[in-house]
Amino acid sequence: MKRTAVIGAGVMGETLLSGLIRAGRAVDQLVVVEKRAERAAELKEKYGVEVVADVAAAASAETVLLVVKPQDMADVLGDIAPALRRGQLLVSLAAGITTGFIESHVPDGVAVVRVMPNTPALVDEGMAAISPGTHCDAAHLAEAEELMASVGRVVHVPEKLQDAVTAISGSGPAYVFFVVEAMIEGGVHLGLPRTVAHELAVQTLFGSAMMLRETGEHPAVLREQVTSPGGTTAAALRELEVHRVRAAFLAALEAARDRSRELGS
Ligand SMILES: NC(=O)C1=CN([C@@H]2O[C@H](COP(=O)(O)OP(=O)(O)OC[C@H]3O[C@@H](n4cnc5c(N)ncnc54)[C@H](O)[C@@H]3O)[C@@H](O)[C@H]2O)C=CC1
Ligand SMILES: O=C(O)[C@@H]1CCC=N1
Repeated sequence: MKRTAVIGAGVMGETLLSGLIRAGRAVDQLVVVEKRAERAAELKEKYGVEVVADVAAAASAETVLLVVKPQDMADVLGDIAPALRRGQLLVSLAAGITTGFIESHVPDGVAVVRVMPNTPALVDEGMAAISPGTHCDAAHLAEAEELMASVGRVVHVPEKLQDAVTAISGSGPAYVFFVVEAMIEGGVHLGLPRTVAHELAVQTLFGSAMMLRETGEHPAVLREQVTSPGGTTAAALRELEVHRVRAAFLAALEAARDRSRELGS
């Protein structure tokens, strides 16, 4: 079986690592590179996986997942590049970083795939968008797809759309958690015990997400089904429009898209 390295075991790196192990990858076929010693020890203890501090130690793996912050990418590529060889696969999960940037830092012929994942991968409900670089063949792309499919769904997009993907599904879980947090606060404001408000909000989100996915209906149709003429929902939605929540989402996604572009430049 192919050996896979994960460079950077923070939030996203651990999410992916745990998913690969859940999906049946043998621990002895995985190697993790993590520079924080206490984090390295924690992961070794939790997963029984080999964790090293030296980036170059990952270079012998057939597939190398780059899960460091965009700001650390140039340093990591500088450390690993001398030990890489043609035909190896680098899969970058970093916001903003282009395949062209990575290709310019590694030997010619190293294959690169850019992926934008999200944290629901932790419960195998992730959403990942993948785009091939210049030296990437069908087998490389299939390998990257298989990796991400082990923790959720995968779509293929042209790389120029990855900053927009980052704005909707990469950062998206944070917007959803923010909305749920606001609903819980709203419930507490109306006098509900916090634990009850929490359960009501979370189950409402879960049920609504299931309806969206399982019915395949447009969200506007499902929203109309809840909105009785002259009723409570219409009164609430009017306030959301008055407070320009829709416009706020458009502005928020544009800001995330622009920040993704900045991180890559
Ligand atoms: N957190 C999220 O929801 C998502 C994150 N991403 C991307 O994933 C990447 C990682 O993000 P997070 O996990 O949130 O960040 P994080 O800060 O939690 O993890 C980064 C890890 O990389 C390690 N690291 C940094 N330089 C290193 C080096 N030279 N050698 C070994 N380890 C090194 C750090 O110690 C840290 O543990 C970023 O590029 C981000 O854009 C993409 C989609 C979603
Ligand atoms: O906030 C960030 O930059 C990363 C990328 C997408 C989600 N988290």
